[in-house]
Amino acid sequence: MDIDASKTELVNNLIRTRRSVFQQQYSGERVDDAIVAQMLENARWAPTHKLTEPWQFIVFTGDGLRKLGEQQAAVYKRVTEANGSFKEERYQNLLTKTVLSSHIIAVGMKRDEKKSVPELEELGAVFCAVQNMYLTAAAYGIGCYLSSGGVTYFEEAKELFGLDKDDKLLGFLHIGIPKTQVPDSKRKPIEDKAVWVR
Ligand SMILES: Cc1cc2nc3c(=O)[nH]c(=O)nc-3n(C[C@H](O)[C@H](O)[C@H](O)COP(=O)(O)O)c2cc1C
Repeated sequence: MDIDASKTELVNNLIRTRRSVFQQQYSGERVDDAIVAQMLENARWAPTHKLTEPWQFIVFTGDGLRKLGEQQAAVYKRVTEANGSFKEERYQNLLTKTVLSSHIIAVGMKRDEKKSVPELEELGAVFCAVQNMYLTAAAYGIGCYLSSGGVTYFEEAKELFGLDKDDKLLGFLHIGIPKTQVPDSKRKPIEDKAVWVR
C-alpha cells in the first residue's frame, strides 16, 4: 500500500492543531463569506447513515448578527420571566455579544420524515459535520468554536431556526479571525480510552 506522506502529515497536523477560538480572541475583522461557504460545503460531506443528511445551518452575519441577538434575547426573556429564572446580565449578553463574531452558524438536526435511523445517529452525523467545519476553519487560519450555551436547549428557541418538535438545536458555531496565536489544548493519552484486541 502506498502512503502519500504529504497527505497524512497535512491531515494529522490539521487535526492536532485545530483549536476552539472564542469570541474574546477575535480581532473584529470580517471573515470572507467564501471561506464560510467552503466550511458549509465541507460540512455536507460528513458521514450520514442512509444519507439522511440531517444537518440544517442558518448563517448570521452583518446585520443578521444583531437580529440573532435580539431574537435569542427575546426568547430567553419570555421563557425565563415565566419560570422565574430571568437574569438581566445573561439577557444583556445574549442581546449584545453576537456582533463580536464575524459569522454565527445556528446548527440544527432535522429529522427525516420516515425517521429512517435512530436520533442518536442523526445527532452524531451533525456533529461530524461540525468537525468538518472546524477543520476547514483551521486550514484557512480562521477561528471558530461551537457554543451550546444561551438558548440552545430552549424548546421555544427551535422555531426561530426553522426546527420542529422532533428536530434539535445543537448550538451556535461562532467564527472570527484570531487576533493572537491560540494556546494549545491538552488531552489524556489515548491508551486511557482505547483498547486493542488482537
Ligand atoms: C458539543 C460541544 C459543545 C460545546 N459547547 C461549548 C460552550 O457552550 N461553551 C464553550 O466555551 N465551549 C464549548 N465547546 C468547545 C469546547 O470548550 C472545546 O472544544 C474544548 O475546550 C476543547 O478545546 P479545543 O476545541 O480547542 O480542543 C463545545 C464543544 C462541543 C464539542
